[in-house]
Amino acid sequence: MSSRPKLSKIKRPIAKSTSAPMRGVEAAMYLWRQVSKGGIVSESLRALGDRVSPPDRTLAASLAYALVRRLSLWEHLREKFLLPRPEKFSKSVQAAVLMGAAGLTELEKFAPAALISSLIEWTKERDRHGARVVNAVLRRVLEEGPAELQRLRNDDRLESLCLLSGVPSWVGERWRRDCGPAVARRFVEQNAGGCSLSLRLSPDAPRDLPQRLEEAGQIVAESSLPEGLRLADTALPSALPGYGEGWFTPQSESSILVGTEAADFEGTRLLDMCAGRGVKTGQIAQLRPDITVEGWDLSKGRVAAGVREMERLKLSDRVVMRVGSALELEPLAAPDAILVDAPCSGSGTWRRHPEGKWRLSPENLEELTELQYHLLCRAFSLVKKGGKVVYSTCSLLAAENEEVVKKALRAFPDISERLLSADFGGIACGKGRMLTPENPWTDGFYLAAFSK
Ligand SMILES: C[S@@+](CC[C@H](N)C(=O)[O-])C[C@H]1O[C@@H](n2cnc3c(N)ncnc32)[C@H](O)[C@@H]1O
Repeated sequence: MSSRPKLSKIKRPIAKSTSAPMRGVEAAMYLWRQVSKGGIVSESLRALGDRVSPPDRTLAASLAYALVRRLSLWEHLREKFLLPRPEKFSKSVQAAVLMGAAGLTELEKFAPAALISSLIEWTKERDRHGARVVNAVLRRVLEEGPAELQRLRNDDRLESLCLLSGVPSWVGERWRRDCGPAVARRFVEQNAGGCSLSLRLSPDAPRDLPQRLEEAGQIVAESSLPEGLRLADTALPSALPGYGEGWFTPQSESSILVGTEAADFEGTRLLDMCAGRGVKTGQIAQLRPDITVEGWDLSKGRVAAGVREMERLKLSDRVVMRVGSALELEPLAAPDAILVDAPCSGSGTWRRHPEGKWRLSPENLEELTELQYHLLCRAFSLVKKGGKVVYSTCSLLAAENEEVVKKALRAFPDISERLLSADFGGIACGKGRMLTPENPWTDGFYLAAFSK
C-alpha cells in the first residue's frame, strides 16, 4: 500500500466552469483524483454539474464508490498483478489499474471489455506506453482476480476479512483488542453492508407523508422508532416531497436515539457543544417545546447550515447557533444539560462516508481522543450542578468512547455516570451503550450520560 495517494484533510472540490463534457470513466477518474486530494465522492459528484450525462454520472459514481469502499482490496490486487512494484509505473497507470480492479470485480452491468478499453484510452492520453501495461494487467485481474478473492474468502484471518470488507486492518485489530475476536468480525462484516436513508419525522408532518413519498417513487417502511421512517434506498433528501416544509430530517436511527437521550433532562436550557449542521439540535428542540437551545460549532459553514436548518424546522425563535471552539466559548446562560456529540473517527458511519476510513491513522486517532477528552471535561465544568451531560460519538472504537469517559471521570469527582433513560439495545459499555450498524438504517454510535 506504499503508493497510496495521501488522503489528507477534507477539501471542497473545485468545479471547473469552462469544462468539456466527460464520459463515465473519465468522470470516475476525476472523482478519484478529488478523493485523493481530500475531497469526498458525493460533493465531487455534485461539482461535476451537467458535465456528465445521467447514465455517465451513474457509471462514474458506481465506479468511484466501488473503488473507495474497498480501496485496500484493490491495492492488494494491484500489488499482486502490477509487477515488479506499482511505484515503478506512472501515477496514471497506477490509478487506472486500481479503478479497473474495482470495476471488473464489482460492476456486473458494465461489460469488462468496454471498461478495459475505456481505461486504456484514458491512460493513453496521459502515458502512451503505460496504456499497454494497463491492458495486460487488467486482463490478468479479470482472469486471476476471482481466484485471489476466493483465497481470501477461504482464509479465516481477520486481516483477510478486513480486505474483503473494506476496513483498514489496523482498525480491525483495534476492534479485536477492544471487544474480542467475535465482535470484531461482526463489526468488520457490518461495514461491508449497504446503507439506506432513514428519516426523522417532525411533529407537524402530515399523516400521509409515507404515501406522498411513495408517490414520488420511494419504497417506504416503518421504523422501529415512532418518529422514524425507513426508505428502501438512499435518496437526495432535499429532492423528496416535504423537505422544504420541514416535515422530516434525514437522520440515522442511532443518531435519533442519541438526541432522545439528550432531550430527557430537567430544566429549560440545553447547550449542544458540537452542533454541526444542527441535526440533533433540531431534534431536541422539537422534542422539547419548553426549552431554549444554544448550539456551538467550530465550522462557520456548518453553523450557517445549522441556522438554515432551524429556519426550515421553524425553530429559530428557540435555538441560537454560534461559531467558535467549545473549549473557549462562554454559554449565554448556564446550561441544565449539555450534549457533546464529539468530532470522531466516524468508524460507525463508514458505510455512508467511505472516504473517512482511509484518512484515519493511529496518530490522528490519538489527536481526536485528546480533543474529545477536553470537550467532555469542558462540558463537565460548564453544566449546572444537578445537570446532565450526554457524550456521544459515531465511533466503534473504545479509545474514543469508554476510554475518554474513564479519563474524564477521573478528573471530575463531582460527576458520575448515570443509567440511560431507556434501553437502546446494542452492547453495554459501563452504563452507556454502543449501538452497532446492524441494519441499513442504523449507524455505529456510542452514548453515555452523566450527572453533576
Ligand atoms: C459529530 S459532528 C456533530 C454533528 C451534529 N451534532 C449533528 O447532529 O448534526 C462533530 C462536530 O464537531 C465540530 N467541532 C470540532 N472541534 C470542535 C470544537 N473545538 N468546538 C466546537 N465544535 C467542534 C465539527 O465541526 C463537527 O461539526
